[in-house]
Amino acid sequence: MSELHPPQWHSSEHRYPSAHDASPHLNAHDAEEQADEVPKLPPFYSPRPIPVSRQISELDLNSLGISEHHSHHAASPASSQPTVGTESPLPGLVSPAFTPPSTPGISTPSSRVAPESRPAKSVPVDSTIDEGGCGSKKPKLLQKLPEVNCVVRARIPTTTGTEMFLHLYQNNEDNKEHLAIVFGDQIRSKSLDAVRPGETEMDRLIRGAYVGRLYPGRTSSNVTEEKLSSHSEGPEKTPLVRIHSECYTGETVWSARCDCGEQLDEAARLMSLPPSAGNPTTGGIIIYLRQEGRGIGLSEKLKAYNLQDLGSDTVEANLLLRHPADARSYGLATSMLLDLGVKDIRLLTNNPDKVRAVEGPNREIVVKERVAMIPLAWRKGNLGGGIRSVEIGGYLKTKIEKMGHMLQMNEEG
Ligand SMILES: Nc1nc2c(ncn2[C@@H]2O[C@H](COP(=O)(O)OP(=O)(O)OP(=O)(O)O)[C@@H](O)[C@H]2O)c(=O)[nH]1
Repeated sequence: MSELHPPQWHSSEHRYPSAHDASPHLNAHDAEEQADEVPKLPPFYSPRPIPVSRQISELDLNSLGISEHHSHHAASPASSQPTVGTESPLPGLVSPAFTPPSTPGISTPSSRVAPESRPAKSVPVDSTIDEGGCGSKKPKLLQKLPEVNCVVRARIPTTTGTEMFLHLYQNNEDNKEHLAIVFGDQIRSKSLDAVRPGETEMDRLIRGAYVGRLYPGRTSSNVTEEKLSSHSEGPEKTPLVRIHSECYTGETVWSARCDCGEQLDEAARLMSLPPSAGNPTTGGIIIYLRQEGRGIGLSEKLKAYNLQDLGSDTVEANLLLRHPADARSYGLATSMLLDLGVKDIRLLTNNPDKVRAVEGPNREIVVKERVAMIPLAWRKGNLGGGIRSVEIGGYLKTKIEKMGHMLQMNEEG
């Protein structure tokens, strides 16, 4: 077997230059300039703050149709970075060895969102009529819902102090591990709780099929027939649900091309709120589907990004790559919600296709209300920060104009 040699990245050819490397013949000013130059990085090196070739200017925002009112927090022409939030520049991207507190994907709700109980806008929905609040497009649905099986569940204490239960599902349609992120302890999976032939109590505890909490020395999963039947009725109230499609770029590598990371955080924040007058239910479910890049996968999505930099919008880029504008389906989400004992839901989305699609071929699920997802940067007083960049402006504009998303460019939350 051939031995693998680590790349010689400490050699002078690859080493990341620092200000200390400045030639002794350079004066301090030259040395500083040299340090500011964009270094030639070895391919595996963690990204450093990158100069953005396109600056956000009033002109750019106007051309995207974003009003001056919305653009007053945008980066000044002098700034070379898109901004996160109102005043602060995008935090420098640093080595994964140091995970910044605001890393998308690991942060849940309030690390990127102000902790105040911002109410969610919600409107009644009736998909059986054209004027029911979810457009008139009827997505093609498969007549038979996929089979799903929750194979394991675990309690996750989050960085905000909220707890959630992560449910991992298998299914008979693809080999991906789709997830249900469940806030609150009222919602249980029927397939997880079902007793498996030959399993021991310890097996049940290990796969998360227990009631209450685990503690050192616990030996019983304590799921009686009686408890199972009461669980199968599901939660009493209409839970808040988000159906979220995977976005590695927006949730993990700090992309300001889309607001996916922000939406995931905001959904978790809303599901962590205590009950109040404006918030009738506590808890909720995020169905996290592995449909990266609207179903085209990460490699094709990255090609689409390059086409976008060449001038296409997000829909055109997909079509140029011979993919549909949106290649996703939601049958798995319907099956997972049914497994979690849910029938009526309040759905967090602006996407009309999602409303009808998640209801299933025979309205197995009913969306009673739609809760709008208004970008944080568009919210009144901009309390929660939010992402701003030319790219995200274009991304949202295309969703509204070409994909029928129920959001207005000047809408305020
Ligand atoms: N092909 C492609 N996919 C993208 C691009 N930007 C983001 N995405 C994907 O778009 C999807 C976003 O999905 P969701 O967060 O479920 O949101 P949505 O369907 O747009 O609608 P909402 O529920 O209103 O947020 C994710 O799968 C992302 O990976 C892009 O430029 N091109």
